[in-house]
Amino acid sequence: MKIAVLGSGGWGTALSMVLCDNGHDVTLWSHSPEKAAQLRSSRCNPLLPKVTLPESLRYADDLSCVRESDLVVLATPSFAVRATGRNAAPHLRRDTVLVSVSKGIEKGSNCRMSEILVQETGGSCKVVALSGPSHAEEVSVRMPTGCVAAHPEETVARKVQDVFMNDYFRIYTSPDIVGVELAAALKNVVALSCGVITGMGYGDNTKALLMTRAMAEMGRLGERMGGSRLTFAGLAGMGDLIVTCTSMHSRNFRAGILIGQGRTAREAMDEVGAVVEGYYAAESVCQLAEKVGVEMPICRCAYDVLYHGKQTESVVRELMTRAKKQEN
Ligand SMILES: NC(=O)c1ccc[n+]([C@@H]2O[C@H](COP(=O)([O-])OP(=O)(O)OC[C@H]3O[C@@H](n4cnc5c(N)ncnc54)[C@H](O)[C@@H]3O)[C@@H](O)[C@H]2O)c1
Ligand SMILES: O=P(O)(O)OC[C@H](O)CO
Repeated sequence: MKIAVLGSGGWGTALSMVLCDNGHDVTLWSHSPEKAAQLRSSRCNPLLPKVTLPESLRYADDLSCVRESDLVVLATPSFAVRATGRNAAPHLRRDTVLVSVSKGIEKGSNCRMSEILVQETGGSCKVVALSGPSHAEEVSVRMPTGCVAAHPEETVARKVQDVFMNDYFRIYTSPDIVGVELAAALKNVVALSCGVITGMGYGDNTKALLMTRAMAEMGRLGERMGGSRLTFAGLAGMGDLIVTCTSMHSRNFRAGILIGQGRTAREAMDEVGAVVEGYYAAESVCQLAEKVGVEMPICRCAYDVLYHGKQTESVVRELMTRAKKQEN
């Protein structure tokens, strides 16, 4: 199959390697000519220093590279998905399947990534969400990993399953694209929060409390917006929550630790030096929660810390002294 991967950060690069392993004809697009030239000449992405890029991988800096592609993977940070989709759209075939792997919610519109791509392609292409617990650093060295390909039409989700799946990258299908995409965006806000309490010096009890109660609020919002609670218990939900809240590979978790140690959100993101999606998602999540009338105290507190510089100690006290309630 002819495949274009748009976005040459850690994740776009790791997925290009999976697709090359699976025998596809893959082109990796970078948004700057310098980046494409660097990848082509060095066959190394500094974000994944342990791996050499496959000989068969091609590089591009022009979005006309999607022409004639059977499948196009959108792997830019979420803030760049609309512009990338819009600029690629005139070159796309109507039967090209788009695969969104970016984990976020658009600032302002609060759209999910697949909604953006449907809008930008005028609804002509099917858009599948691929998500799950998958650090690029581990996928690129072929560590066993599992993800979910979500689309309401089973045949479309299965097509993506067939393209990506191999003996180290296991793909399940799901009809619940709303749940999968919301889980992907929400877990980043929780991972940031988990980093904050870790940076403050709290231990495993506090982390387990935060993750479990955050899971409850993620499921509440997801269900109210049309997703299934079961999705939140699966790879795209609980799976990704575990991997992001417990790993030093996670940029969200690392940024949170720095904030918990006293840095501002801006200082933490600059120090991490890669996209920290949870920061952007926190604002949208609070707006969505308010709009649909769902209580999300943990995400609200994360927003207050990130956007209003609220003291982390007072936020923890606020959460721990909320009114008594039944668990479920
Ligand atoms: N890294 C992972 O392990 C991983 C795994 C699953 C999903 N994701 C998701 O994939 C998306 C991309 O993450 P990443 O880790 O590859 O990012 P990254 O931080 O490694 O790299 C971001 C890339 O985006 C490029 N970029 C910056 N501005 C751009 C623009 N305006 N248009 C296009 N590209 C631009 C940068 O040059 C850089 O190469 C995110 O939404 C992330 O949540 C990442
Ligand atoms: O590094 P993070 O925090 O963006 O997380 C990467 C992936 O989403 C993990 O599945």
